[in-house]
Amino acid sequence: MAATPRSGSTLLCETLRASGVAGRPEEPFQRLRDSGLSHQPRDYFRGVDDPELLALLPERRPGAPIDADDARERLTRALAEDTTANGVFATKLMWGYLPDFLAGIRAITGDDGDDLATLRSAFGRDLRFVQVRRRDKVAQAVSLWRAIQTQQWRDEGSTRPARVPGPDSAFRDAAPTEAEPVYHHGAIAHLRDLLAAGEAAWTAWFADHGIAPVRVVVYEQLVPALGPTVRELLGELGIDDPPAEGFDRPRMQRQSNGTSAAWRERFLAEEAAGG
Ligand SMILES: Nc1ncnc2c1ncn2[C@@H]1O[C@H](COP(=O)(O)OS(=O)(=O)O)[C@@H](OP(=O)(O)O)[C@H]1O
Ligand SMILES: OC[C@H]1O[C@H](O[C@H]2O[C@H](CO)[C@@H](O)[C@H](O)[C@H]2O)[C@H](O)[C@@H](O)[C@@H]1O
Repeated sequence: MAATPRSGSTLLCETLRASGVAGRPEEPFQRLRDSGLSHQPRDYFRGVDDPELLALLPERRPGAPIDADDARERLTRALAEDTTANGVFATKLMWGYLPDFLAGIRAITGDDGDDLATLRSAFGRDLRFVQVRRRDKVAQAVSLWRAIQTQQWRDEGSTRPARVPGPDSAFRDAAPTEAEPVYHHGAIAHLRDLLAAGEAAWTAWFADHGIAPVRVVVYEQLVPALGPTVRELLGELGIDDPPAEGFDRPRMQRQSNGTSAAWRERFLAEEAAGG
């Protein structure tokens, strides 16, 4: 699954996972080469020097660089844990760390082929790509700006609090916070551009590698038609085992709220007025 942050990818991944026949798409490769950690708040703002914005974000922890042993161990574990009984393996990759993931694989294999060859050697099978995109880039950026500040990346409903994946997630690096997120026009503008660039980069990468994704899933179309979309996608992927009963009820809840909508409106009004 080729995604950018806050594109609705977890809703899609969790529904595919619940089918029981489409692998277990998690995000085990979400790590940056220099830190060995997933994106920290300031990683989204490289090159930004606005002190007022940076003051809203914690200092970056240095971590430790990924080495070949570590990359090999993580790949082996992902292949074992994220494959369903029918042999389907699935995973999610965000554009923002694809180069770091590929570098880790090349460190294991010594391979210097192109990106697609490197992915094939990592996963050892025919690859099918699904792209997830979200049309409303301002809403997507507002969602990301809120998640960066709160570290609340998912809401699984009343049975579990709004928080990130459980303790088995070795790639979980930051705890959710109760702090109220703060509106910042420059932050949202920067993230809007970053997300648009990431989505465009995936599209260009597919074209450069002669790949037609099996489907481009659009968030705004997925939400009102989750079951039918995922059923069609299973067919398009050539997975004809029957999915688990009731797999297509949404396991994730929408996180945006009135504040998100107000921030979106305020941002658009400020843009219209000249930023
Ligand atoms: N059931 C349901 N209905 C509608 N919207 C939903 C649902 N589940 C998740 N979401 C929304 O998906 C957004 C998170 O996207 P991702 O899962 O790609 O984010 S992440 O980067 O992987 O954390 C994030 O968007 P915002 O609501 O705008 O914050 C989630 O709320
Ligand atoms: O730790 C920061 C990162 O967290 C997000 O990813 C995590 O939450 C996602 C939504 O629940 C989940 O799909 C993913 O597997 C988790 O690792 C976010 O996607 C990252 O951009 C962020 O840096």
